[in-house]
Amino acid sequence: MSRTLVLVRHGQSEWNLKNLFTGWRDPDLTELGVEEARAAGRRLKDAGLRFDVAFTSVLSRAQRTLALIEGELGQGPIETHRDQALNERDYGDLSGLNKDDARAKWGEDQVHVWRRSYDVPPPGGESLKDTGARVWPYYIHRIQPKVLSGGTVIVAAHGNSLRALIMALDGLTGEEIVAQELATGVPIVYRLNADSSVASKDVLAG
Ligand SMILES: O=C(O)[C@@H](CO)OP(=O)(O)O
Repeated sequence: MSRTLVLVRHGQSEWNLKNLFTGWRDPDLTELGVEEARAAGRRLKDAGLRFDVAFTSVLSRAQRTLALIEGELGQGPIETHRDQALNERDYGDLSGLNKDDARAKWGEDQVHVWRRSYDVPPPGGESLKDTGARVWPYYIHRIQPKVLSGGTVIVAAHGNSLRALIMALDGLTGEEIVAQELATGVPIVYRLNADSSVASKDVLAG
């Protein structure tokens, strides 16, 4: 019984590089992002993982990251489900704005609250709690059953949609999740117990 769940944030995107709020906007990966995704694939292959099923968002940066990982694994095409439930948190009116410009306009503290608090949404967008309210049911109904039936599953998604998932998997509070940052292209390998609790968690850093 594998019961393995791998979470990976997409490689660096053009808008990560430009320091822009991205949310549901759809920039491509940078060259570095492509390399990060390939390196993630190599680490997963070196860890001996072969995947039964993959889940990703409807955004290009996550889908391309998954495709690049698939290329490195060399196991052939993985059955893939794409759903907007796994999209990045919707940044609303902040989408497309430069993060430093936003700090200059609204102040460091306010921007930090919008970026990392649990339940304060940015103007016109989603809080992490709102994001979790779509990510978690999708995990419970679509992803978790594949893991618990003994599968090896990969989820290629986004900083905040994965933070919402990690919050639930690791049993973190709204205060504890504030400090959690996810690096681009670094796979996190969870092994689950039969009762769906977490047996182990390993970060495959370079
Ligand atoms: O802009 C975004 O969509 C996210 C991820 O890049 O940014 P942040 O880390 O500020 O939540």
